[in-house]
Amino acid sequence: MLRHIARRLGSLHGQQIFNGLKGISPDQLLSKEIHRHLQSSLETISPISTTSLWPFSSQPRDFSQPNSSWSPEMRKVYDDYIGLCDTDSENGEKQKGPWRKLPSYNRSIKYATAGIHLSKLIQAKARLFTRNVKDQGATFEYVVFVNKEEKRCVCVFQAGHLLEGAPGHVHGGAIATIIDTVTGTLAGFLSGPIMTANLNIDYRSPMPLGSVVLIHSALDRIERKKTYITCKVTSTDESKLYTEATALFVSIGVGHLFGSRN
Ligand SMILES: CCCCCCCCCCCCCCCC(=O)SCCNC(=O)CCNC(=O)[C@H](O)C(C)(C)COP(=O)(O)OP(=O)(O)OC[C@H]1O[C@@H](n2cnc3c(N)ncnc32)[C@H](O)[C@@H]1OP(=O)(O)O
Repeated sequence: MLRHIARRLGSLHGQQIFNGLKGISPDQLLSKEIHRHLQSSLETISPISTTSLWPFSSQPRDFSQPNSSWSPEMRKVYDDYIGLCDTDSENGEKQKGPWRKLPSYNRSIKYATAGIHLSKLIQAKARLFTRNVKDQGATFEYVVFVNKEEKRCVCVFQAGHLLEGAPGHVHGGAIATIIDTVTGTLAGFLSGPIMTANLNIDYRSPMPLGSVVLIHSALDRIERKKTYITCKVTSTDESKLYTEATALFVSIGVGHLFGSRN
């Protein structure tokens, strides 16, 4: 079974992994392959198109594209940031912008890394927590823009009606989730595979359901395996502060997800 998967992974990447299997255990092989997937995804975070060996279509959906549940305010801020991303000029040349929109899938291993076989092997039913409700606008509507030069990102977040905590307001756990996601995305973008080690949150003002807010995350510092991120959640005009947070992410080897301490 593992050899079969290895052979398919090899052909997915145009490499004869299977031929080079002698002397390498399947565990080592998968670990190397997973590592490569994670590294490349976190460096580029872009969909990788490969020839699917699966007979059914598995076209990834980028959940961070505008949809009909987005309020005019959400759409306006999105458009403003898109205007700061790379654009095609009239003569067909690419003009570099300081910001880049990151895509967002509901199956990160499968779509962000093209790990179609790994995603089946690890957990076929797994879905990203923030992207697992089909009803558009009901939970987390968000899009992340990253500024590599300035080592920071901004997430435009619209909080849906299923995220209620205090009546009419967003649940603190939902706010923690989106902060973890955004700060984790930035840490992963800058440092490669990471896990959250510590998240400190100060809730400064209640956030009404349906609000559109900005989640500003910035690199504080990197010390050895530790990436420290700061975060502020504000209204879109930045006049109101909802939440502040700091987060620590620790770089992991891929074996960490399979119980290894290395
Ligand atoms: C996958 C494909 C992606 C594709 C694209 C995806 C796009 C979609 C993006 C979504 C983004 C979501 C982001 C959510 C990310 C999670 O929510 S992860 C889930 C929640 N986190 C966990 O479950 C982590 C559980 N904890 C652990 O696994 C381990 O404790 C940790 C955190 C990895 C640390 O491992 P460790 O072996 O203890 O680390 P160790 O090497 O001993 O320590 C390293 C350093 O960190 C320090 N440290 C460790 N823990 C702590 C702590 N809690 N406090 C302070 N310092 C600490 C140590 O003291 C040490 O410091 P120095 O000695 O270097 O000064």
